[in-house]
Amino acid sequence: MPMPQQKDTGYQKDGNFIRPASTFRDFVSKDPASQFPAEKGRYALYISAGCPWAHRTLIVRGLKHLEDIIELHLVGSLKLPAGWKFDGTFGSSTQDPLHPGFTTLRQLYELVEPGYSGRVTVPVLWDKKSGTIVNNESSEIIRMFYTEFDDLVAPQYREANRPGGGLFPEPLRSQIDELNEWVYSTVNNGVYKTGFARTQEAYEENLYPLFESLDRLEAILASHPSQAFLFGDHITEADVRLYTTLVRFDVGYVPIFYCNLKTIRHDYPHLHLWLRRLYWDQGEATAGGAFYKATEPWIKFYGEGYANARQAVVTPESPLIVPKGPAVLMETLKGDEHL
Ligand SMILES: N[C@@H](CCC(=O)N[C@@H](CS)C(=O)NCC(=O)O)C(=O)O
Repeated sequence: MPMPQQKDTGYQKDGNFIRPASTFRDFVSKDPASQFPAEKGRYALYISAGCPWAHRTLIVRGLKHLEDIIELHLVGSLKLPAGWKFDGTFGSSTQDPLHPGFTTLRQLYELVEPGYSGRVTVPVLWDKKSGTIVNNESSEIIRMFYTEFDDLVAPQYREANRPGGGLFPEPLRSQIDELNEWVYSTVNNGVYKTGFARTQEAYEENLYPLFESLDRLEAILASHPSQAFLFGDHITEADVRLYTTLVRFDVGYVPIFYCNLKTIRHDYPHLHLWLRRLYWDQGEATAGGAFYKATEPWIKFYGEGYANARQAVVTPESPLIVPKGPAVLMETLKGDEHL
């Protein structure tokens, strides 16, 4: 069947969603002689609270007690082609607090690179002193946050002194990297590849591997039920990276991205418990509720964000995508349930 004419959003090939690589890849360092040395008040984090990649950085900023060290600025809604706006929505101000008069994040990117032609994405780690973007890749920003600001926080919050050796402990690094790789491709980005697919084939090619990976993650947690987290008794990077996708799953990806074979709350008891523990915990392990504080004010808006995003990508000209779920079309009567 010939593909109907579809508007190119710069993200697709043959109906498949392709996420472009991030552009700014410098690092903050604890070395005072480096280009971007860790200093209190020098760096600002720009995020959208709805974005799962940015959400990682907000959680780790909380887990590492960096609230007084790295300031936070929220953008509002994503309106294409202008991109992220400071428009007073979702907790944002009506202009960039650091650059009065700027009403879009694109203006910040263009300040650094006039005529910037790449994607304008969140999160952004901004250096106020040299007036530039240090990094806009969440997986790298969170790794800087683990260690590079440690000389500025209380000794008990430093990675070396954290129970379990911190968020990315040396002995677990290769295992965490290995898990991150398949979780990124089939789960974190897998939900986008499923939801932004513009052909039925691309949708199904990503839907099934997504649920195979959720089954695999469920089995990991089921294999050590007395340990709360993916790598045992302590929260690691792997938990943070999975959390931001799973907390959006039932409210956004199931109904809007058609990731609807199963739900977390109904079909994955171990993942559901893991998710609720992270969300509700207010104790030391979560620095007094870092997951809750970074999620609760915005969870009610996730649906709206994804509905807008999908409509911009899967346009009315796109072929019809037929959702495949739920996996079980009618559940049987259980136990003493009867007419
Ligand atoms: N690889 C990046 C991805 C960031 C990303 O794609 N952010 C989305 C929001 S969830 C964005 O800003 N999209 C705007 C656009 O592409 O125009 C990261 O992990 O930091």
